[in-house]
Amino acid sequence: MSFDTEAVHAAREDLTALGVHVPPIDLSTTYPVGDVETGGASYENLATGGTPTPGDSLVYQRLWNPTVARFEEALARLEGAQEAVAFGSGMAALSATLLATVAAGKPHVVAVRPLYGGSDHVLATGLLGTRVTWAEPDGIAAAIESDTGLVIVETPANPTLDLVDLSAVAAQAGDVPVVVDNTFATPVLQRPVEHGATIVLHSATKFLGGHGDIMAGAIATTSEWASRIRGVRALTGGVLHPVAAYQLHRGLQTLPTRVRAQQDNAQVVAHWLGKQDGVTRVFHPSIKGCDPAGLVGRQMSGCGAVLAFEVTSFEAASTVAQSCGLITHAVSLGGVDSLIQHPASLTHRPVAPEARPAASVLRLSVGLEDPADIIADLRRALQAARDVATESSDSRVPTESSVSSVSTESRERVLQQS
Ligand code: MET
Repeated sequence: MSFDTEAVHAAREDLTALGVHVPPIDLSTTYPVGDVETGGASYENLATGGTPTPGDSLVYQRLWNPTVARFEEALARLEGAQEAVAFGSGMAALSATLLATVAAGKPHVVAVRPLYGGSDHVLATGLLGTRVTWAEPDGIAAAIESDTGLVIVETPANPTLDLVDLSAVAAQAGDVPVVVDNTFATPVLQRPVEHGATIVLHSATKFLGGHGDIMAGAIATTSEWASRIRGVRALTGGVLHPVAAYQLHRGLQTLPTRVRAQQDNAQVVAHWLGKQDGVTRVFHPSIKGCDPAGLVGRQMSGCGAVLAFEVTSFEAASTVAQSCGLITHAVSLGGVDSLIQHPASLTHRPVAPEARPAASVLRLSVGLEDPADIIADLRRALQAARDVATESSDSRVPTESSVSSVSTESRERVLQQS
């Protein structure tokens, strides 16, 4: 069955037999256990990461929920993985994975930067008992130690869309499982399992949900890892709410269409940005030089809908972000509406200075709006940044009248546009 058909139908095959057209939402927090002995056996099975066998009570929502399980099954199929495990956020999904390797006595992690700032932060602090070695993609093998439990990469990476060759990473990692954050690409554009990854991580808040109204995370992986990670989830409680799982499962139906349409828009915007005064660099796999290893077409079927761009200074970047109107100035990405944010101040604020994105870089998640409208908004914002730059260079010239007139005019323009 094709990917697009799976997206619409996966984990819905039993609905007609149930006499319904959309999945039921099971909101039970607890489940009748029948007799004490079988209830206890069900508890034992689920609390240690098992899946319910026929006749099992589901015991408690923290251990298992059928609505969540439906979304998990659908996502696993789209990722080409054996199973998936869903969480209340992407960070909860990453945390459970890290705790699972710590619990297995392998707390050392080799990670390639850039990663999402929150992922970088949790690794850098060692908060969950891991120890990290940062490596370049070709230095992974050399960084592996006897207690290395995971190799972690993100491709395309947040925020500058750096691409990592997953087959090369898997070859370097050898027996060590590779975790790939696939949030930016989604399984529509990239299925890391096909390139040697063992664990695929998602912030499902982004493209999978797609509408900015669900906070969620997910892991797609082997049955063995899924069981270990479910065991951690059962114990630590980072579960996904069943209503959010329902919304995510629905979101998967339009995921291929949304991602491809947003990607088309992103390509138009990326190429337009590349020609603008005051934009010194554009980061998007469709831009010359951004895919040196030729991974688009080999590892990814497209370039994705997130891009980043560099302007002339921090002041210019902050003016652009604050001057956008149609495009919301906010973190997050992957929704149907465009968002812009300044990674060094927000998503990547906790990253060590040497690895933090430059202060002149902005990240833009391109939505489903008409690209002409997105471009018009960016054009106004870039003009506002140029006006501010002119104003501050003019303010160094001591001609009182010219300074005050330029400054008032441009300030008014910025205010009108914000
Ligand atoms: N992962 C989100 C992003 O990259 C989260 C934001 S920072 C709190 O935008």
